[in-house]
Formats: sequence, C-alpha cells, structure tokens
Amino acid sequence: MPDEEVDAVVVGMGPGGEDVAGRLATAGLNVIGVDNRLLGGECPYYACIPTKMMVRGAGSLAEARRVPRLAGDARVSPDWTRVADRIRDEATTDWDDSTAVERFESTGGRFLRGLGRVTAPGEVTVSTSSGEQVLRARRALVLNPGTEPAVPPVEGLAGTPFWTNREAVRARELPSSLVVLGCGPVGMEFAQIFARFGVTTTAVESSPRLLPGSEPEASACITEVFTGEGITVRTGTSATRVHHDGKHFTLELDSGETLTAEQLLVTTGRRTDLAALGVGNLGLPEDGGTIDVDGRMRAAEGVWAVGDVTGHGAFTHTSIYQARIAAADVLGNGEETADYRAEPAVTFTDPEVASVGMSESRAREQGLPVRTGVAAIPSAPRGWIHKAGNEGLIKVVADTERDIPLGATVVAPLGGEVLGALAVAVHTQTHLAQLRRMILAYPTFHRTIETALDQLAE
Ligand SMILES: Cc1cc2nc3c(=O)[nH]c(=O)nc-3n(C[C@H](O)[C@H](O)[C@H](O)COP(=O)(O)OP(=O)(O)OC[C@H]3O[C@@H](n4cnc5c(N)ncnc54)[C@H](O)[C@@H]3O)c2cc1C
Ligand SMILES: NC(=O)c1ccc[n+]([C@@H]2O[C@H](COP(=O)([O-])OP(=O)(O)OC[C@H]3O[C@@H](n4cnc5c(N)ncnc54)[C@H](O)[C@@H]3O)[C@@H](O)[C@H]2O)c1
Repeated sequence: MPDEEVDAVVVGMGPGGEDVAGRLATAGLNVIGVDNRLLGGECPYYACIPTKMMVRGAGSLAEARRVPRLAGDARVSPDWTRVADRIRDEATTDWDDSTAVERFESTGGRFLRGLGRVTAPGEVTVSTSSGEQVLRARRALVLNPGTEPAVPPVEGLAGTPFWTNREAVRARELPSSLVVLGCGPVGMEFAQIFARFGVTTTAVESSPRLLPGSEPEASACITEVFTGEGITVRTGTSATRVHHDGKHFTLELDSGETLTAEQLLVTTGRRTDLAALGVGNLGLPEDGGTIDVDGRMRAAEGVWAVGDVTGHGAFTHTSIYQARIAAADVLGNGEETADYRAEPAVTFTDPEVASVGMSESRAREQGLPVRTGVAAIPSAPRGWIHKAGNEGLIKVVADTERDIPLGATVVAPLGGEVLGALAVAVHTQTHLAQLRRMILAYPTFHRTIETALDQLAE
C-alpha cells in the first residue's frame, strides 16, 4: 500500500523536473517533487550559474590585462575571494535551496527531500531522513535524475582528494597548480578560469583535440588561445596512474610524461545510474546511460523523462524545453513534439565557442550535399578594431541542394550572442539566398556571417 497517492511524482528536481512539477502544480494537479540533493539540480548550485560567475571574474581580469595593448596601463591582482563570495552569497545562498523550495511550493506542489527509486509502475519509494515513503503516481511519473561527474577507473585515483565540478565551484582558495583531466566544455571552462586567476594549469584530453565535440576549426582556435595564455595543453593522452602524497598529485600519462600539480580536476564526462533509479521496474533498460523518449518525452505508459538523461544534449535550455513539452502532454494539451535540429550549445571560454545544428562531419556522415563557409574574425572590421582578444571564426555548414544552413559555429567574443542570428536561420531553414539579402549592422561581430555566406556562394 502506498503511503500517499498523488496525480504526479517527479523524481529529480533539476531545471527540467522543477519546471514540469511547477507547471503541473500550477495547472491544479496534486504533485510531489522528490530530490535527494538541492531543488534546482546541478545548474544553479554546481554548474551553469556558479561557473558563469567564475567566467565573468576571469574575463574581467583578461580584459584588464588587455589594457596595455589598447588604452594605457593597468595592474591586475586577482583575488579569488570575490568570486568565491559571490558564488556562496549570490548564486547559491551557501548551497541552501529554501527559496527554491518556497517558490515551488507556492505553485501548490510539495517537495520531498530523499532518494527516489521506482519500485513498480507508477510507484516510487523514497528514502528520507525519517525513513521510507512509498508514493503512487496516478497520472504521471516524471524522471529527471540528471547526471553525476563520471570518474575514470585510473589506477590510484579513487580515494585521492581530487576535485570534480562540485568541489571546484566550492573552492575558497585556489591551488598554485592544477591538472584538468578531460577537456570537454566543463574542463575547458574551468581550465581557462583558473589559469586566469594565476593557477599554473595543464589541460589533458584523451582525444586528439581539445573540445572534441566542436568543429576542428574551433578546437584549433581555442587551443591557440589556451597556449597563448600559458595553459599547457596535452592531447591524445590520458592518465594511467595517479598518486597523491598528501600535498601534490602525480599523474603518469600514457605518453610517458609525468605531471605534478597541487590539485587535480576530473572533468571526463557525466554518468547516470539507471539501475539505482529502478527503471527496470518500468520495463526500461538499465544498462545504458540514457532513457529513450519519444517527441513528447514519453518513456513508457504514464512515464515521462526530461533532461540530460534523455541523451539529447546536456544543457539547461534543453531540459527546460523538454519540460514544457512533457508538461503539456501530461495535461493533455500538447501539440508540440521535440525538434532538436537547431539545438544551441555554448562553451563559455573566451572566445566563446558556440554552435547550432549539424557539424560538417555530421552532415557528411548523413550523406547530405554539404558546403562550408568559414570567415575569420580577426580580419573582419570588428575583429580588427577589437584587436586584443579578437581570436575566432564563423563557420556555416550548408545543404547545397536545399540552399539552407544545416548548422553553424561561432568562435568569438560573445560568440553565444552572435550565434543567435544563425540559430534562427537554422531553426527556420531560411534560404541562404534570403540570408544574403539581409542588412547586417556595420561593424558588428555578427556581420562576419555575411563573409561566411559569401564563401558559400563562391
Ligand atoms: C560545470 C558545468 C557547467 C555547466 N554549464 C552549463 C551552461 O552554461 N549552460 C547549460 O545549458 N548547461 C550547462 N551545464 C549542463 C547543465 O548543468 C545540465 O544540463 C542541467 O543541470 C540540466 O540537467 P537536468 O535537468 O537533467 O538535471 P540536473 O541538473 O542534473 O538535476 C537532477 C537532480 O535530480 C536529483 N536526483 C537524481 N537521482 C535522484 C533520485 N533517484 N531521487 C531523487 N533525486 C534524484 C539530483 O540530485 C539532482 O538534484 C553544465 C554542467 C556542468 C557540470
Ligand atoms: N556551457 C554549456 O552549455 C555547458 C558547459 C559545461 C557542460 N555542458 C554539458 O555538460 C555535459 C558534460 O560536459 P563534460 O565536459 O563534463 O563532458 P564531455 O563528455 O563533453 O567531455 C569530457 C571530455 O573528457 C575526455 N576524457 C574522457 N575520459 C578521459 C580520460 N580518462 N583522460 C582524459 N580525457 C578524458 C573526453 O574525450 C571528453 O572530451 C556536456 O554534454 C556538455 O555539453 C554544457
């Protein structure tokens, strides 16, 4: 017998879970949201928001260091305390979710802190500090468990005091030296942040290039920037053994090199434990890392899943987008089905690496008639004016038969903002001929889109 029967149970209250639960409660459903950690999930407490505060601090230092090339003299003394205080006081309220809980409960929903496990279709058993509670969802079970940092099975690593993103955003003091293991978006953002605060940083990536999920031109550009800023880059290699002597980490790489640093940050990807979540009790596979959903986020009869666990890009904007679709479907008024053709992604390095839609290699793999146009930012009017910190490019991937953009990458100062125009074009499948007829303001960064489009026409 369940302890409580409600209309909907949401397990995992990350950005997507919180959004679905709030929408359902606002619509008048009786909803319980379950999370064993903080309501809001990874993004506000350990990911997007605190890291972007770090990026802002690091960016202001970098801009000040550009003053001698542009405007006179400036001396910069980095002080991590300002960033650490901002994260503690403004971003996370010392990792306290009371305000988020109040906000959710003001919609009429109820929050239960505990670890949820699906124990039968429509049934969730929650382990709380005061014992187990069995919940029954009459109408909807929504799963939004998100991800945890994945730690590779490197000999000697377990048990050492290495950081993941969760420790890194809580750092009150910085180490003098750091190895960042894994250079996807998470590792790249942290590596540049800490290096700009004076930490001697080495970035290690097992793939042949940094940010391997991006276009090769973007990887090449950002590698040059990192190297120029004094970050030591090691690609195509990984750690085979880690040792911590109480003060320093030593990493043996499979290239034969040995690295030593005061701290090690492991950013080698994310994992989800579907067996622990009990999805097998819904008839769903537990061995993969993702839950398959249809266009309305349905995973099984009466079950919806949203967020990183669906494997459609691990971004807050995607999780919230899916949440809107799932909530509408639960409420029976959903017309919309998910469309990821123009899903944007921004890695907040400086320059930002922003992309939307298909990469060139993905388009070619699909056998599409592809042509690309690439335009350099430094030689474009705004890039030339900008001078210090002007590294970047705009790449457009086009379908030559349909004359539409399939995807685009922008590496530029505020590249994520520049991407907006191209994201609209990819989303709406605007013809390239139509885009070429646009007037783009002079001298903006986004005007470089015109040069990339001209290349496509040549
Ligand atoms: C360092 C870093 C920086 C990032 N920066 C950005 C960025 O700038 N922009 C962006 O769009 N994305 C960014 N991301 C990705 C972003 O954080 C995630 O995509 C986002 O949090 C959405 O995740 P989600 O909704 O799937 O759930 P999550 O945020 O992962 O939350 C899931 C919640 O479910 C809880 N939970 C899990 N299992 C259970 C269970 N069995 N019972 C109860 N509760 C459970 C977890 O404790 C957690 O609170 C970043 C990620 C990292 C790591
Ligand atoms: N700004 C954003 O929107 C943003 C920021 C951060 C993360 N995210 C999302 O969060 C998700 C997770 O990002 P992430 O960077 O943690 O994971 P990721 O999987 O994208 O990158 C991990 C990197 O580590 C490398 N790696 C794996 N094992 C290794 C090893 N043993 N040694 C060396 N390198 C190793 C991989 O080749 C990969 O490049 C991504 O989907 C990302 O898009 C988004």
